[in-house]
Amino acid sequence: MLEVKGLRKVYRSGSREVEALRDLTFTVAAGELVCLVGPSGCGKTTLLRCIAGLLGPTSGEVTVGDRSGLAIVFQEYGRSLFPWMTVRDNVDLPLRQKKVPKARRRELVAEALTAVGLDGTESAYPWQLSGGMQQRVAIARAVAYEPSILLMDEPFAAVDAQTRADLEDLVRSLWQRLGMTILFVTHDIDEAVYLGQRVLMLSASPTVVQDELTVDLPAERDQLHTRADPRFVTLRTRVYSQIQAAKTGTASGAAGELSSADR
Ligand SMILES: Nc1ncnc2c1ncn2[C@@H]1O[C@H](COP(=O)(O)OP(=O)(O)OP(=O)(O)O)[C@@H](O)[C@H]1O
Repeated sequence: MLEVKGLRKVYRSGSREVEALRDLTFTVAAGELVCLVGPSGCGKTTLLRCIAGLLGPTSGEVTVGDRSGLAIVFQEYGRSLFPWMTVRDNVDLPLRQKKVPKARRRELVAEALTAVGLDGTESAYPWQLSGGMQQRVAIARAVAYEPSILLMDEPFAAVDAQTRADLEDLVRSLWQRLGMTILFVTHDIDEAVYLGQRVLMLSASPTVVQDELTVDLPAERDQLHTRADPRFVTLRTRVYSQIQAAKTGTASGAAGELSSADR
């Protein structure tokens, strides 16, 4: 389980302070796939970094159990893969760091590359692959690690629409097969509703959880039928109007910059 309680994060540089997260509280149950949407700049990346332990919260708590069971897929696959390492070595690296025995590593790497449809690319270098394939390598690397929690930070923002649809289906099928907990951050409302069992909506900065929605669509989803389902349309409309309301809130309030009275 993943639990975030009263999380607040203020960035300080010199005399400037930015309150990226004001007060976030939510839980993600073990094995759940939850999507988090919010307007640009509302602190989604900050939240994931706090959950991953890459950033310390200003106040509040994040409980993830054992952080060594956590893997992240970032948006920028170009920067998250090492260009001087082959696909195999990129996927293998976290397993080496985890000190998994060599024979088991070989199995895990092969299984993960098969799972993401990249058989035969083991000896290629990331820069020899398309953007979508590189993102598959990043997903394989996370999956091979056998995480109990997978954090995904707008992982498909930089790929074309068709590849994105394929990768969304890949995430759902891996999740159904492997049963890990997934927190998937996106600014794409349709993607959040298509993928999630639940969607958490963040307000504009200073950020709180504004609303949440249970996605009561059938577990078996496909790009054509699910997106045309009237229930899908109703759900995405609800998320859309919440996000719009959140944006309107920004227009009348501070965009996270702290006034001296807030500090
Ligand atoms: N290292 C930093 N120092 C100061 N301010 C920061 C830092 N990182 C992020 N911020 C600010 O915190 C706020 C939230 O940023 P963050 O990147 O977490 O948002 P986001 O929702 O992921 O954005 P986007 O959707 O555009 O990717 C922004 O106002 C940003 O400028």
